Formats: sequence, structure tokens, C-alpha cells
Amino acid sequence: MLAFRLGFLDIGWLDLLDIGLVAFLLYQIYNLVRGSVASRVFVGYLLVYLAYLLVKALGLNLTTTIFEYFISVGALALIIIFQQEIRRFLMLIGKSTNLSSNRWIRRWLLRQSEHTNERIALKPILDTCRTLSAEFSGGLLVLQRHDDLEKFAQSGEIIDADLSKPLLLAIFSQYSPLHDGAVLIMRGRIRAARCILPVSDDDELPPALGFRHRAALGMSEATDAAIIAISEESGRLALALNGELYTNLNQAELENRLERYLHEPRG
Ligand SMILES: Nc1ncnc2c1ncn2[C@@H]1O[C@H](COP(=O)(O)OP(=O)(O)OP(=O)(O)O)[C@@H](O)[C@H]1O
Repeated sequence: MLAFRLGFLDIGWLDLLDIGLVAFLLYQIYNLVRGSVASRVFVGYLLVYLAYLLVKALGLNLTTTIFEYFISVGALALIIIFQQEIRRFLMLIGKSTNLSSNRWIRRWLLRQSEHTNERIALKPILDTCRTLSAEFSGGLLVLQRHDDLEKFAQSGEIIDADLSKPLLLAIFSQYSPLHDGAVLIMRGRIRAARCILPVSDDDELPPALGFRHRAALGMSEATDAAIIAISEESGRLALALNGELYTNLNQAELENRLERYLHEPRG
């Protein structure tokens, strides 16, 4: 089906659709890698590809073959270099389609337990945050929503105890050997302490925020958990949800956001 003719070029509707899709894809890729080291790699790869098209059009066979080898190996290298961005992109698609809110898919495909939907008692957690914040003790708490967090629990010390403020405070006490790293709250219990979380490489995070906040954000990019970071330096509260970090929250804001995120049914 011919849409219009451009000189010697016949352009059909499918070609227009093709061009539109490629432009959309390139724009999405650009948005994902913008500001990160990966953006320079992306531009570099694009330039090599343009050079390849040029030497091919000029009929330089040997150079074309070299570029072809480089590009095919480069495709694999790109997957490795861009693994964070690809994961973020796929997560974005998964979240926007909202398939994961389907009960059946959650249970059988994502292997999420029905029990993760139980109400977490927020009071001991919020009370702990208030005390840690007032005492500038620092803390990192991960509250499970639906995703399985067991592999993160295994990176620390398994505790598996009832959720209580005294126990949380004991864990985060400076004198406790468990105070470093994150505490994981799973199925309404303290599952593990001293856990290592994935660190976000988001370039837009304010430089004043260090690795505790990067770990909170990184965990929220990798899972649907809610992560509370209490700053040791300023006592400020921050909450990471779905790849977003909300900083400088007061107790009421923290409670509202947690209540809405963890306990309100998804649409
Ligand atoms: N990847 C991680 N996983 C779990 N915990 C982490 C991770 N990275 C850092 N932490 C915890 O954060 C603590 C403090 O790190 P850092 O001082 O860099 O954070 P920060 O964001 O500046 O917070 P603060 O305001 O408390 O200083 C570490 O001692 C450790 O307990």
C-alpha cells in the first residue's frame, strides 16, 4: 500500500509505521540511559553502526566485514552493559500492563505467596522509625509486598521472629553486630537482618544521599517492596516505592504512604 512517493522512494503505510516504531524505541532507550555512563556507550554504538552503514553503501567489503563482526559481538556486549537499563525497561512494561495484579499470575507465574498480602502491623515499624530518627541511629527496613524476598534474606542473618519495636531497636543499636545492612520484614515477621540490598545507579539522586539511600532505591527498582531509610546523619526519613525515593518525610506522611501502598487493593 503506497502512502506517497519521495523522489525515487516509494513509501508505504507500513514503512511509516516502521519508522514511527523505531523512533519511539530509540526515544525510550534514550530516556532510559540518559545521564548514565550507558548513554555514552549507546551513542558510541550508534556511531559505529552509522559508520558501518556508510562503508557498506560505499562498497568497502573488507571494512564492512570487520564492522559486521564488531556489531554482532557488540550486541552481546550491549546486553551485558545495559543489563540494569534492560531490566528497568522490562519492569516498566510489566508494571504498566499491571498483569502482576492478577491473582492467578501472582500465584503461579511470579510464585508469590497469597500470605504476602496479609496486613503488616505498621505500628511497631513506625514507632521504631520515630525512635531511630530521634536518636540519629540510622536504619534500613524492607517491607515485603508481593514479591518474594527470600534471596535477599539469605544474604544476611535469618532471625524469623515476631515483629516488635524492642527487637527492631535492639537490631539497629550501634552495639549490635546486626545493625549494618537492612532488616527484612516478610509475612509480618522479622525475617532477617544485616541483609545486602542491590544499589541503584540512578545519577539523579542528590549527592548528599549515600549508599543507604541508594540501596533503598535499588531494592525498590528490583522488587515491589517498600523500603524505609532512616538517615544516621540527619535523622530524616525516606521511603522508596517502585523506583521512586520520597525524602524528608514526616511520620504522618510516611504512615499514609505506607498504608496506601501496602494495604490498599490494587486496581
Ligand atoms: N547495599 C546495601 N545494602 C544494605 N545496606 C547498605 C547498603 N549500602 C549501605 N548500607 C547501609 O547504609 C549504611 C550507611 O551508608 P551511607 O553512610 O553511605 O548512607 P547514607 O545514605 O549517606 O545514609 P546516612 O544519612 O545514614 O549516612 C551502611 O553502614 C550500611 O549499614
